[in-house]
Amino acid sequence: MQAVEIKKGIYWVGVIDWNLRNFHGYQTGRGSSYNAYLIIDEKITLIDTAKVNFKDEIMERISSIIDPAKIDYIICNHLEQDHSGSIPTIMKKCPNAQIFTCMPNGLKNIPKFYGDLAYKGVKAGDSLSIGKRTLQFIPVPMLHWPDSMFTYCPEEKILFSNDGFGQHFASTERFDDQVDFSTLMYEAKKYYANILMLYGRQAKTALSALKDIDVKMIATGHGIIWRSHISEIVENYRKWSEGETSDEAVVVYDTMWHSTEKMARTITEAFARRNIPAKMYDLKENHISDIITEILTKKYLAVGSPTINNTIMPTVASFLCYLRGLSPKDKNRLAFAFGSYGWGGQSIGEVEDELKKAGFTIWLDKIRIKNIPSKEELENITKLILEK
Ligand SMILES: Cc1cc2nc3c(=O)[nH]c(=O)nc-3n(C[C@H](O)[C@H](O)[C@H](O)COP(=O)(O)O)c2cc1C
Repeated sequence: MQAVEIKKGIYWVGVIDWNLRNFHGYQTGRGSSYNAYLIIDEKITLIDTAKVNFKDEIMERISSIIDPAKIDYIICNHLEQDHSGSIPTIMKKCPNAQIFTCMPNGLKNIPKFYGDLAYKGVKAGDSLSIGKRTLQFIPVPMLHWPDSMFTYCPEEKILFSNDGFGQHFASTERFDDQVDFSTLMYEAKKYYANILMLYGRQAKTALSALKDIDVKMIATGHGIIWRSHISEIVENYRKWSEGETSDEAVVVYDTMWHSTEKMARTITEAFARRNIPAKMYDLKENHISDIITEILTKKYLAVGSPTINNTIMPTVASFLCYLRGLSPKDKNRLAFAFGSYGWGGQSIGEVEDELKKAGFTIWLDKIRIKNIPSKEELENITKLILEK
């Protein structure tokens, strides 16, 4: 396991998690990486670490450059265990190293993770000289936990961004100009949608902090390092954090006997007839983390559930729970509920209530059809959408 030099004297010493397919419910079809960076200067500095189950791999990569006992400083940009989990293993080799974490939340919480070690809190505007280079700390609270921060090296113009601008993307290549661009940007979008969509305000604040610094490389905590497409990823973060949507629709549903599915097809076709491109997703066949990625940039959402046992289908309930958590609560997003039922038909109203709780504006009153939809009932749905 070798380190990869990303700039003279600065090495990627991270871990590639080829087989990761589920990251707390987010389906990670392309695996991931936990990126750590070693800076060789008067003070040898490690920026972030890796999940504890990969502690041997990170130690090997560090050892390919220096004896880990020589590490002076460890910067913990984020406490979550995928970035900090190998701290105890590394600290056993370099017990005198100092760990830097964001104030107040990193400093307050890190002992609960790793016990009594040499921690030092840093805040906005603080900087640390490591020899020829300086590290400046930029707190970015809630991007993605209260302790999250960026670390910027002005001499190298590198931003160590941790979760910001990251992607779950396993690759032996380290840079954005070495991998397929559209795949990379899709994974960056999927990451933003599934991890950061609810923190648009905080993402905007983080972007404004970057306006005053010159960044030539964004060394992320997951996936690929940005060096050739920095303006594109920063522009997309601006759009995503401001909730920019296109006039497109996402139709999400589950069905037991295809009645709700017939409604979903009719709705999808009706959108298309209104020149609103639409995509339809059966929750049995599609993962909620892929659907949420579509929803991030689309203005319209229709959600359908038949009634089962006086309520919503569990797949739809799970999707709505995920949506409510991640939703940026942006009133410009438009939604409606639909579904088939046999007698009570409670599910459709419940879906509508959940869409309201997720912050959507109800665009059409809920559409309820008893049993199998007739031709006339389906035509009425089309009319409703075309005439709205
Ligand atoms: C297991 C089961 C439970 C159901 N429970 C209810 C119910 O509590 N209330 C109701 O209105 N309809 C209930 N129904 C009827 C369905 O909602 C109805 O058949 C509907 O048309 C199914 O739509 P679908 O074809 O999209 O699955 C139930 C159906 C099944 C199979």
